[in-house]
Amino acid sequence: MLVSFVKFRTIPRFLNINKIIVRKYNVPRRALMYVPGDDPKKISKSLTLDVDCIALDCEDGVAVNKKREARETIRSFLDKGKPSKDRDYDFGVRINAFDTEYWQEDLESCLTAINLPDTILIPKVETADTIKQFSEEVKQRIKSDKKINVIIYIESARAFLNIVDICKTAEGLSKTSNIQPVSLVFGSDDFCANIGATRTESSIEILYARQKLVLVAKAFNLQAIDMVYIKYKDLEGLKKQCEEGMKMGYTGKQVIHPGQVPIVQEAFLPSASQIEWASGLLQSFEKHQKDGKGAFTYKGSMIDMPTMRQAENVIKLANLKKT
Ligand SMILES: CC(=O)SCCNC(=O)CCNC(=O)[C@H](O)C(C)(C)COP(=O)(O)OP(=O)(O)OC[C@H]1O[C@@H](n2cnc3c(N)ncnc32)[C@H](O)[C@@H]1OP(=O)(O)O
Ligand SMILES: O=CC(=O)O
Ligand SMILES: [Mg+2]
Repeated sequence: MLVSFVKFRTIPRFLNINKIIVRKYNVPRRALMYVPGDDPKKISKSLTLDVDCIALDCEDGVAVNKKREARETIRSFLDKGKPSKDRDYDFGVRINAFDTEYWQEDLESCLTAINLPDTILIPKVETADTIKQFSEEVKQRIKSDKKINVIIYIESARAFLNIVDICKTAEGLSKTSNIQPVSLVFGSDDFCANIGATRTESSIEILYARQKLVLVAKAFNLQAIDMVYIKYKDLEGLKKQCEEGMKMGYTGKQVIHPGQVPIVQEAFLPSASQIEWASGLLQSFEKHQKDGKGAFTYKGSMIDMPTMRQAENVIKLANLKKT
């Protein structure tokens, strides 16, 4: 009820929102679900789920001796075409990393399919050169001006040192080539392996990197996709980690099992009380702007433009909820 009210409540026009910050969150990726590419049964199952984003995996979810099988299975699903569901979803392929012998064949296979994937996910990006190389490969194979979405994985110390350069390059190439960067993924498990950290309950070992990724993603208008929760049977723990990530500014989370999807997709929607807070704040903001007041008090807190923008983000997310 509250959500449908919000749906029709647009952001005040007089704020000229185009001149403020408009993030490209129109394709939600609250749950980014991995499906091992060599497992047609799991791929078929994923197509029956209400999930924002499917990532057919050629990389770490596939054994080394199954790389070819994964590539060929994914190709056959792409050739058949993306099945339609009740609502649109992202249908992507995670290729192997650029320091392996597999990525070129992975890319060739999906870019020459009868139907292109919506998105290519590139793991273990460490320098801007990978993005340049990727863009060249895409240019050689896609002759039209069709854009292919790109999700960039940041999962090593070196990648974090180069993260701004990587994003700047991707942003630049989005203006001159067929690639459209859409999200950054925090690859926490590879990151820990790379820096020699041990996972702890408090997650202290990944705190800095987890925060840095959000910061950079937002600076480049990209979605920020949080770490995977590998104890997939522990749904309480998953919920807690989702809430933590959302509070940090993450827009979605990697998932590995169908049972995780509803928890994650629900968690990355604002709660009823957040929606109520944001909706009331926007109404109050509009009134105070008309009265010429830039700052005012709402529910005991000082409100001005930055808080209004946070409220807008809440409402945009709330509108993703199916009514
Ligand atoms: C750090 C990273 O890079 S994470 C990404 C790499 N890792 C992955 O991709 C792992 C993906 N996940 C999986 O492979 C599996 O979920 C596993 C191995 C963890 C557990 O698999 P299972 O033992 O089959 O789990 P379970 O029996 O609970 O599965 C229940 C159902 O969901 C299906 N299922 C499980 N995981 C997936 C998945 N990722 N995608 C689609 N369907 C799935 C199963 O096939 C089964 O289907 P059915 O009921 O029709 O028979
Ligand atoms: O790819 C994901 C990770 O955590 O590593
Ligand atoms: Mg990884």
